[in-house]
Amino acid sequence: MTPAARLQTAIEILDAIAAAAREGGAPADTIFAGAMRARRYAGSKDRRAIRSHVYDAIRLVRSAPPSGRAAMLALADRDPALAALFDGSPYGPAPVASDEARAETGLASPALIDLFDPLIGADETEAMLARAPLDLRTNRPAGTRDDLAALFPEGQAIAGAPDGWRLPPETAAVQNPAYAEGRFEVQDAASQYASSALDAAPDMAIVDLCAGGGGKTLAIASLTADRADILACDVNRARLRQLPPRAERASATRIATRLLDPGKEAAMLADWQGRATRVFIDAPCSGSGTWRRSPELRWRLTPARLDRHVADQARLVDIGADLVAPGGKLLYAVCSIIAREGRAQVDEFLNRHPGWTADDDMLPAGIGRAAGRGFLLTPARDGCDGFFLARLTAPC
Ligand SMILES: C[S@@+](CC[C@H](N)C(=O)[O-])C[C@H]1O[C@@H](n2cnc3c(N)ncnc32)[C@H](O)[C@@H]1O
Repeated sequence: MTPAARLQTAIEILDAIAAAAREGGAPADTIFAGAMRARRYAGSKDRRAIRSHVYDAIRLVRSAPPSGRAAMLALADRDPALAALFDGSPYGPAPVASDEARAETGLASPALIDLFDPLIGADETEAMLARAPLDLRTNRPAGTRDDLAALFPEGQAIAGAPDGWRLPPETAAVQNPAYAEGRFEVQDAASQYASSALDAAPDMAIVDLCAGGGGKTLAIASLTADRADILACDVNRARLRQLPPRAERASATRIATRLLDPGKEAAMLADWQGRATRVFIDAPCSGSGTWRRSPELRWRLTPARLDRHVADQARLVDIGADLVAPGGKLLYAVCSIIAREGRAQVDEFLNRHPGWTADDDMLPAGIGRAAGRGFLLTPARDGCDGFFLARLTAPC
């Protein structure tokens, strides 16, 4: 493909990604993979170049653009070599008209930035779109962090995460045989902090209410040396199905899974009411703390979708609270930096549940900032994904 044809292909893929973002369709990676399958004539160099145009444009443009071309023109304004490819050559983009619209650039719309936790300063926004490192977590039963240091000497320890080892972005760590042997997992430091903050220990009875594919469930199993019973739940069958093979690889033997029906979660967990020593709720959210990995998430966030997340979170935290044994703890986590999903959610929970208290000693020294009655982690301050965490203790 010519450089201009690659650029035109990137524009067409961006059209599809923007439409999917508006309509709640497939994620960008899925659309990109499908578009490449449909263009079998594209070689690996073409694919790399197209991918880089697409993701550079997504990072630059702050919300779903009116067209892929408007997004690419915004990128071309900053890159004369790219601008020169709008030359009207066969299969390439048409020349730029004098009055052509550009997509708006920046981190997010001012209305969305207004929703961030008030702790977040303007100096923190750049890191929210910078490339994320690749963080690994030692699987305790199968190894130590020293093993990771020997396997990947180019890495470094992660502050406050005793099992964490940080590598440069895009390191092909999972191709190392030690991954298939279950000696480590790929897991961002924020998820490691969240799992440790649950304060789980051997012999506890633990419910992971929104376990997904089990990233944090496995971290909790590792922290308890596989000596606690963990019930991993989710409403998404495809995600939950990933957990048993992952648990087997990690030699985690005490994780059971339970697929829940939306709206019937409490009834389907009736046997756990008031029995769990720990409940972990990694709630569905805007994902606004993970824009550095999935920048197109900010193209997807609408006021209506945010309202739905906030309502789901409140419902899930109430369902989770009913599972907690007297004196037990509930860890509420969202990979979000939006105050309504974080500190406000916890304030409202504590108003609805007299007798519950928020813990203030849940993170390692130097990690996170107190945000209301929970803690905020951000890429700029903590070097990890943006997260809000709160640990709540039930009355005895
Ligand atoms: C942030 S993800 C969890 C990620 C997971 N904990 C991990 O570490 O990989 C949120 C999960 O909540 C699940 N979810 C959404 N609504 C739910 C509900 N009503 N009950 C249980 N899980 C739900 C989603 O399917 C999704 O897997």
